[in-house]
Amino acid sequence: MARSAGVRLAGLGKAYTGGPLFHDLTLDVVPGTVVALTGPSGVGKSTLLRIVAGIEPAEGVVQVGGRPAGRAPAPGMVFQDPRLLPWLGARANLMAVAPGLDAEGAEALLAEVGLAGQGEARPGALSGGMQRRVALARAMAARPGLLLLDEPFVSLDADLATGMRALLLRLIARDRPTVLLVTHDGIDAATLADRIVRLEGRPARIVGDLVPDVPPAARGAADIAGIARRIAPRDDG
Ligand SMILES: Nc1ncnc2c1ncn2[C@@H]1O[C@H](COP(=O)(O)OP(=O)(O)OP(=O)(O)O)[C@@H](O)[C@H]1O
Repeated sequence: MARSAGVRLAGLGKAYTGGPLFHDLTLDVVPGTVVALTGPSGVGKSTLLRIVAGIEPAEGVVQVGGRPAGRAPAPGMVFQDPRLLPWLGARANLMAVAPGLDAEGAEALLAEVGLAGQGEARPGALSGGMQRRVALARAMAARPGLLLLDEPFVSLDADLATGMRALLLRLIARDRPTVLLVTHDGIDAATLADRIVRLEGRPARIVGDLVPDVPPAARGAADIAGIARRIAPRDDG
């Protein structure tokens, strides 16, 4: 298992046509903590994850585990779209990113995301929700020091999303990766995150930064509902 990798962004700058998305943004993520990134559509949350992954160039300091992003060990990633290799079965998709993982280990991980016995199934034969679960299992397969999750539960029904949050909490407790979680869902953030950061504006600024008193593993339903209320943007009613 990789050591938890902290994330350091300092003086971050990024511009597309239409003006700067980020200008002189600073964010430090303590190793082994889960930080939820929230904010309106288009504020730059997904772009920020790609920058941290080292697959999107940006100005300023972008470090993962003290090394420039892109030269750090590959993070585990779940994008909004599952991006599985269509010619490989679910099990082989996991093994392709985790050289140390054998077939038995891959099947065990698939079983953890509720896909026991689906190891041979290719992505095209799986529903969208099942593909997202394979993508989550794949992100955990190499037991990375950093997990980047972009709306990982967005297409799942409510029961499945609840199950997946519980699973993710267990996996995080076991491996202690640093996690950056982009989500529109207050319940995702309130269930999983040690810290909830809200971005707004263009260029994006940090307008909210909450560290709830109760850690995720100890939160009950009332704590989660209370945190979700506190982080709900006022204009959402
Ligand atoms: N490759 C690109 N080229 C040009 N503009 C881009 C590119 N990628 C993103 N953008 C723009 O950057 C802005 C931020 O996009 P991004 O997807 O990071 O936002 P987001 O906060 O993740 O939104 P959502 O919550 O809707 O996914 C948007 O205005 C988007 O159109």
